[in-house]
Amino acid sequence: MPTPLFAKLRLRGLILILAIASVLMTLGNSFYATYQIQRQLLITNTLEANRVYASKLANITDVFLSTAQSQLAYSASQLSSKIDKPKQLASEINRLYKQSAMFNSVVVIDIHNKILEVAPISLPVKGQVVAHPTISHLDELKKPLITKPFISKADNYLISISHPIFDENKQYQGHISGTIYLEHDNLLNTILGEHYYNDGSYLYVVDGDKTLIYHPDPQRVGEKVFDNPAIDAVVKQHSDAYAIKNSADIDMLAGFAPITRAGWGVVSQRPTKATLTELDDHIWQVFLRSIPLILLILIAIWLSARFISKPLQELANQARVMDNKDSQQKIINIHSWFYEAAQLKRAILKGMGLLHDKISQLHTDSHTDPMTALLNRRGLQQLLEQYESETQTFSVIATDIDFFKHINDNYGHDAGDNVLKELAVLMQNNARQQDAICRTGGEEFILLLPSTSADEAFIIAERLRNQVAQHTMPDDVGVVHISLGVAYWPGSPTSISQTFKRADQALYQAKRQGRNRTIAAEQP
Ligand SMILES: Nc1nc2c(ncn2[C@@H]2O[C@H](COP(=O)(O)OP(=O)(O)OP(=O)(O)O)[C@@H](O)[C@H]2O)c(=O)[nH]1
Repeated sequence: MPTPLFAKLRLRGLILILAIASVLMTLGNSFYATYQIQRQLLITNTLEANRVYASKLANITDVFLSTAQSQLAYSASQLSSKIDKPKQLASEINRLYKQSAMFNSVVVIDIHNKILEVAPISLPVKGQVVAHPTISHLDELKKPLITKPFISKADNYLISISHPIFDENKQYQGHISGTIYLEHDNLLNTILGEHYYNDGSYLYVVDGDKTLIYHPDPQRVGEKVFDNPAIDAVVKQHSDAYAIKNSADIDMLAGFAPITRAGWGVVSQRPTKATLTELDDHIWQVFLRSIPLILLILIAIWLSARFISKPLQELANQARVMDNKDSQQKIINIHSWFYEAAQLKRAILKGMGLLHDKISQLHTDSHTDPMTALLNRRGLQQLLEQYESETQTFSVIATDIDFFKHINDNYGHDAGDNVLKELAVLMQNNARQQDAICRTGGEEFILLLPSTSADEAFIIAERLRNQVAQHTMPDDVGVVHISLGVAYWPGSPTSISQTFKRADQALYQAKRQGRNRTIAAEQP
């Protein structure tokens, strides 16, 4: 019958598979859990860092705007009642333009929206009337104002920070306005742009209409951004941090904070991938560093699997070749150090013992006469083969009960059996340890006397005959006699069968000569 596939699996292999699978699964699980926890932590920290950073930039920008407004307010106070004095106007706005370095240009505009003075002077807008595109009512200019982005007469995309100018009677005379060109270098751009990193992190500023007024990519300044949850929230003046997708569909971790003074918002963001790349490297480093320990664990598992499976494997190997002569000793020598192996070993040895007993019982039965417990013909044959192979000389005494038929006839078959048993006992008592006694037929017996000459055998035969003649048989049978024929086997060249024939002939001679006697066969 073919062995099932699974039956070929060894315990050691199974233990190894189980243990290695457990170790790998545990390790995999640990790495996965660590990765997930670290990932979440990193994302949370990055979001918070971006929010704090956006908040800081928003504050700085707020301070910048506040300072710009203060500077304009100061200039406006200096120009009170001097709106019609061009020299003083020009002097003050030049001072402001150069000293503050906050603005790309500074202008003074009267109540008719006419530009009275401009700094730098190179700007060709003096005397022009400007209709302010982001102002719905001129009254808005009567108070400090930060405009929405717009394109100026000189074709610059800018925001304007203005402050009204009043005369001594608090009459509105016009306003002073500092502009910040959104697509040019200026102090605001420097403040925001200095924080541009190489790992893909960047920040941008939107106004209240979700229009980009600062972006590291100048091309995008002026672009209106839709469907961005961070921008949606920051224009509502919220400060928070979200994981979002940017306009290029890249996952970003964005923190944002409002610039309340202007209604703008700062968004600082870092690509999620850039954040997690560090973690991937980190986990990979942890894995590489744990390889030696993992290898040690695997070696330990392999040795343990060997150690645990060894007794069972050895028992299985021996059980497979149990017909081997040394099997029993080899099984005894197996070190069964744990309970199951010890019990298995005990059971195998017990089974082997029982088997040996049974086999030896069968061997004995097949070589023994059941009634007398003497050797039968097969037993005799085996012994003779041994003597022949060892060239063991011996004498043979062929024995037969005289007139045994009469005993059966007169006392019954059972009494006859008892006579046979009694005679077997007499023969055993009369024999030496090395002698063999066989019952070869009904009332026929053979005695084999190793290393015994014909003369000695004759004496032994006679002694037996006399003992039998003096013995009283049971069941009222009384005295019986036996006749005996003796022959000697001197080893080769005479055959054993010839020797037996001569012993038989001597026995028949004894019968013919009147029974109850011993005849020694002539030596050939
Ligand atoms: N009780 C009993 N009788 C047996 C057994 N085997 C053989 N016999 C009997 O032994 C008798 C042998 O008789 P014979 O061969 O004529 O020999 P004998 O009567 O002993 O005569 P001689 O050998 O010439 O002296 C027979 O009657 C067999 O039936 C046995 O196991 N038990």
